[in-house]
Amino acid sequence: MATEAEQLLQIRQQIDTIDEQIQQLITQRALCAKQVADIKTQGGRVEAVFYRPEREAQVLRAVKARNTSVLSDDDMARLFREIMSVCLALEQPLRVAYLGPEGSYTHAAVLKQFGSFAQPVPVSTIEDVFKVVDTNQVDYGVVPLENSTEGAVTTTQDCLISTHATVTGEVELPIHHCLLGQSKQLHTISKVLAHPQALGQCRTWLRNNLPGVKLEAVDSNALAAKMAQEHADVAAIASEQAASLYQLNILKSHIEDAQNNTTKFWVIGRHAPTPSGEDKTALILSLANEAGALLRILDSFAKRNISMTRIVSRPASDQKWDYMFYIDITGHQQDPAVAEALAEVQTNARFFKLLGSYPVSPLN
Ligand SMILES: O=C(O)C(=O)C[C@]1(C(=O)O)C=C[C@@H](O)C=C1
Repeated sequence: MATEAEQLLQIRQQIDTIDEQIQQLITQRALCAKQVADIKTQGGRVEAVFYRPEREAQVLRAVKARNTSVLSDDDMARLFREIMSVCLALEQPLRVAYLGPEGSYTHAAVLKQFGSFAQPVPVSTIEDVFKVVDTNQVDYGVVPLENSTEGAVTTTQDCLISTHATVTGEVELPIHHCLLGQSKQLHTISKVLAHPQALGQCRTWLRNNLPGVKLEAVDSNALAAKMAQEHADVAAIASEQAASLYQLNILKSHIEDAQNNTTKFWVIGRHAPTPSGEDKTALILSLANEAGALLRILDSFAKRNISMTRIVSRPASDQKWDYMFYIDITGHQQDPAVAEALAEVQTNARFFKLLGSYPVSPLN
């Protein structure tokens, strides 16, 4: 019987051989990515599009479909997410704006979607994310769209109406909030800071555990954490990562009222993805205030067997009691049935804006 040391030596030799093979294969893959970049810039093309979300979705879906290993489909996909991230960085390091500061949930969404080789660019507000994308200061932007507890993020909804950017992807992130502060005791807290969405997501916990404590809305949860560094009696609602980043204590974790609390983010950019095989299309419209107007829109999709995955209404800014409808459907705008339905919807709508078609996210 081999000793423990002998057994370990043998298996570690196997690991060394496998690592060498993996390394060679990653090198070969990176060289292919470089060739892809050369092809994309052939003839001195200035506006080459390096990041291809539809191709990335296809690669990750294929990884998950053929996975039979001891690793879960999602973990395997995450490893390949990183490999593609470093390959893309060889072609072009992507600058991705997000609602900062560092350590915000939107920052986590950027890393999930683009991997750790992208260059995250923090900006102060959701409006600024749209602005820097619209003015070509970054390649992409990530904005929170909707939370499973609190509903649509209204600033994002409003910015979508006027932006020139197109929606290029979606990211879902489970959100677990912590109460952070310099203190370790709840009774020393006189004020809690957070983004309004987070205050809403923790409403019951705050009422039960910090009754009478002042609640104050700020631009982001990570900013709240940053501000809590300055006052001993101030606490912030933010992520576990923000606690270590801003050197704060976790007074209480999992303070969200719904345990499956999830936020959906959208990626916005200037280059529309082509069909990936499993896509969604997003649009905004408003309707004349007349009988059957919404029914006609729904029918354009239903009769072509197109599912609506989301419909949200928001008051229009220019006209009292008029509404904008934010609709997501399955399929890509280049699919003939979707193109036909969209053309019909457009003729029945008072205002119509196509926000874009994007791949359904393969990352859970
Ligand atoms: O296939 C491409 O167009 C590539 O650029 C290669 C690659 C990859 O590493 O697989 C890298 C970046 C793109 O976003 C998609 C895929």
